[in-house]
Amino acid sequence: MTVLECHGLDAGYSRGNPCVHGLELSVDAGEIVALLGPNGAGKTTLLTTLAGLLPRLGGEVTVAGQSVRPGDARAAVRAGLVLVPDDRALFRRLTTRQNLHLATRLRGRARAEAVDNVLGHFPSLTKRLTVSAGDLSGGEQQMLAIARALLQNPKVLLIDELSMGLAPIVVETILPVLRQVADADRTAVVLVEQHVRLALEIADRAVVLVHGEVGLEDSAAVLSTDIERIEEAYLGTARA
Ligand SMILES: Nc1ncnc2c1ncn2[C@@H]1O[C@H](COP(=O)(O)OP(=O)(O)OP(=O)(O)O)[C@@H](O)[C@H]1O
Repeated sequence: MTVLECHGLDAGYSRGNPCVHGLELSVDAGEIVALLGPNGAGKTTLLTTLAGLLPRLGGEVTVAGQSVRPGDARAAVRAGLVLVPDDRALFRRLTTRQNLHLATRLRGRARAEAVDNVLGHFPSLTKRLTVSAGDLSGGEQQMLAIARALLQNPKVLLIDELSMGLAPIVVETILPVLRQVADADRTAVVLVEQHVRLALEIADRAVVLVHGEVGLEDSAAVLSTDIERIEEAYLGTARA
């Protein structure tokens, strides 16, 4: 079942010169799409626009068939589009627990259950609940950022540069959790990730954005046996 649909989406910083243009993208419930592409291709711009943090320059976005109001971050979250930004945007002086509590409107037992539920995906964070977010390791901070996003009940989790500042071994422990979340909760995931091979291991499909347009799109299983096709797409010499 399609959960996210972008139709003719234009995004960017000036109306006359959108850096993402006419994007057609649909993502199924439980599907992980690796959004790849060279620097400046428009990946961050696309995710930020989907999250309503940038005004949309054109086109339509629907989640579960409902049109999402452009340029309205609250409306995006209500619709189920939740962004984990590349800087993770944690409250660094607040503890892990406080960061999690701030992500939900629930209170009391319902909140405790929801927090326990997401911590089930990140057991190592349960020992770090009283530590300030700023004192967590980079990997723990990324786990907290994802856990916080999950508390907002995403239908579509948008993750920008998951591996930013992290050692590949840490990325290798976090990526399988996304697969778990997608499989268990049928959450769709759009993942921007520099480690192409690692991303393809857990993704269902890869979409390569080049100069704001889809330069290549195929199943992750197929592309992982032919990484050169991705490299060619980056260079703008893609084979069909
Ligand atoms: N705040 C901004 N104002 C104007 N132009 C911007 C702004 N942020 C990014 N751009 C431009 O928009 C285009 C797309 O950038 P974007 O950051 O979305 O690419 P990206 O694919 O995420 O690349 P990267 O991996 O380098 O972050 C680039 O040409 C970039 O220079």
